[in-house]
Amino acid sequence: MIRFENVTKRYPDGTVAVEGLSLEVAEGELVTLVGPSGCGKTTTMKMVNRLIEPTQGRILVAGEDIAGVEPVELRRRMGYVIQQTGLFPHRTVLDNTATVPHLLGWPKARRRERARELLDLVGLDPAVFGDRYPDQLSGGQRQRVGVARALAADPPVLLMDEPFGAVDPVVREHLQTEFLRLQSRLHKTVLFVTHDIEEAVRLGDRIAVYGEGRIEQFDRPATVLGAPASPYVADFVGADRGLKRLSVTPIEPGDLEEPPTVHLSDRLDKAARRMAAAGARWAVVLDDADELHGWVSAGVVEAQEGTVAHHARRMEAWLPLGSSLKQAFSTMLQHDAGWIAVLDGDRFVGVLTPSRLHAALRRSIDADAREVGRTEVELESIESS
Ligand SMILES: Nc1ncnc2c1ncn2[C@@H]1O[C@H](COP(=O)(O)OP(=O)(O)OP(=O)(O)O)[C@@H](O)[C@H]1O
Repeated sequence: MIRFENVTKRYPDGTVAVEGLSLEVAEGELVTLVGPSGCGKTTTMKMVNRLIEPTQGRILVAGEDIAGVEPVELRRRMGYVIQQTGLFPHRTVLDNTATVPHLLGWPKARRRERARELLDLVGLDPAVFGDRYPDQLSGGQRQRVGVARALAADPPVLLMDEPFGAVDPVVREHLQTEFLRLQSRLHKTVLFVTHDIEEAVRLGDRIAVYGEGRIEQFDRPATVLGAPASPYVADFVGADRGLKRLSVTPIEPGDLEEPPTVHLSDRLDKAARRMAAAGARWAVVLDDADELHGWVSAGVVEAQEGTVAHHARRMEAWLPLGSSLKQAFSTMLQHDAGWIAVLDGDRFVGVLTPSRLHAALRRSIDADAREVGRTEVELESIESS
C-alpha cells in the first residue's frame, strides 16, 4: 500500500536524513518507525504526504507514484496526526473534527453527523465535548480529537507522528489501547513514528528500527525482541527485551494445561473420582452452560458429600485466548494465583501455569530463530534444558 523504493533525502545543507530507504507497508498493516532522535523518522513520514520531497527514489501509494499526485489531493487521502495536534484554537471540537469533510465540500448536516460519530468512536461524548474549544480539553482529549479529525473522511492511510508523545505515561497507555481497538475495526494502513520502543512493539504489526538514516531491522516485534539483527538493535531495544517480549507474545491453545473439569451440579464422589483418575489435586468447575465458574480442590471433595456447587470457589483470574503472556503474568501476580484460566469467548479452553508460561516464551524464541510456527517446537526441548 505504501512502498518506498530506494528513497534518499538530502537537505540543502548537505544533511542526509534518509539514505537508500526501501520499505513496504501492506494494506491494513500498522508499521511503527522507531529510533533515536534525529535518525530520519519524521523525514520518512513527511515524504509520504509530500510535505518533504525526496532527493532520490520514489514512493508509491496504492501502486501510484506520488510524485505525480497533487499534494493537496494526496493529503486528502491520508489522515495525519501529529504530537502538537494542530487543532484550530478558535474552532470547536466538532468543527475541528469536521475539517476535512468541510474541505471536501460535504453539506453541513452530513459533516456534523460524521464528526459526532467520530468523536464517539474515539471515546469523547459529542454532547459534552462537541462545543468546547481545544484549550478546554486535557492533553489526552486533544489527542483523541486529533485522531478523530484524521479519520473523518475515512482515508485508507493514516500517518501518525508521535501522536501520543505529549501525554503522561498512563494516558498514553490508555490512548494506545483505544487506538489498537479502533485499528482492529478499521484496518487502516498506518505509518506510526515513535521514539519509544515500548510503544513501537505494542502497536506495530511490524516495526522498523532506524539507525542513522537507514533501517537496521524491519520485522515483527517479537522477532526484533527475540532475535535482534545487530548489536545496535539489541542495544536499542534494551537489556530487558526478554521481558518486553512477554508483551507481544500471545497465549495460544498449545500453551495450556488441561486439568480435569467438573460441573457445579456434579456429585462430589464423581468429582473425586475424576480428579483421582487424572492424578490432579484440583479441578476446574464449569456451570451448566459450560462456562467457567471456578475451581474445587480434591481435599474438599474427598471429605464431603453433596454437589460441587457447595464447595466450588470462584475463579477471578482469567484471560481471553490471545492475551499477551505479560497480561497472564500480571494477572497471576495480581490474584496471587498459581494458574489462570483461559477462555475462548465464553468457552473454557485450559489453564496457564507459570512453568507453561515460561515454556511458551522459550518456545516462541526458538520458533523465531528457526522461522517455524510456535506449535511446531517440541516442548521436551525446553523442559529438559
Ligand atoms: N530542513 C532541514 N534541513 C536540514 N536538516 C534537517 C532538516 N530537517 C531535518 N533535518 C535533519 O535531518 C535528520 C533527520 O531528522 P528527522 O526530523 O527526520 O529525525 P527524527 O528521527 O524524526 O527525529 P526526532 O525523533 O527528534 O523527531 C536530523 O539530523 C535533522 O537535524
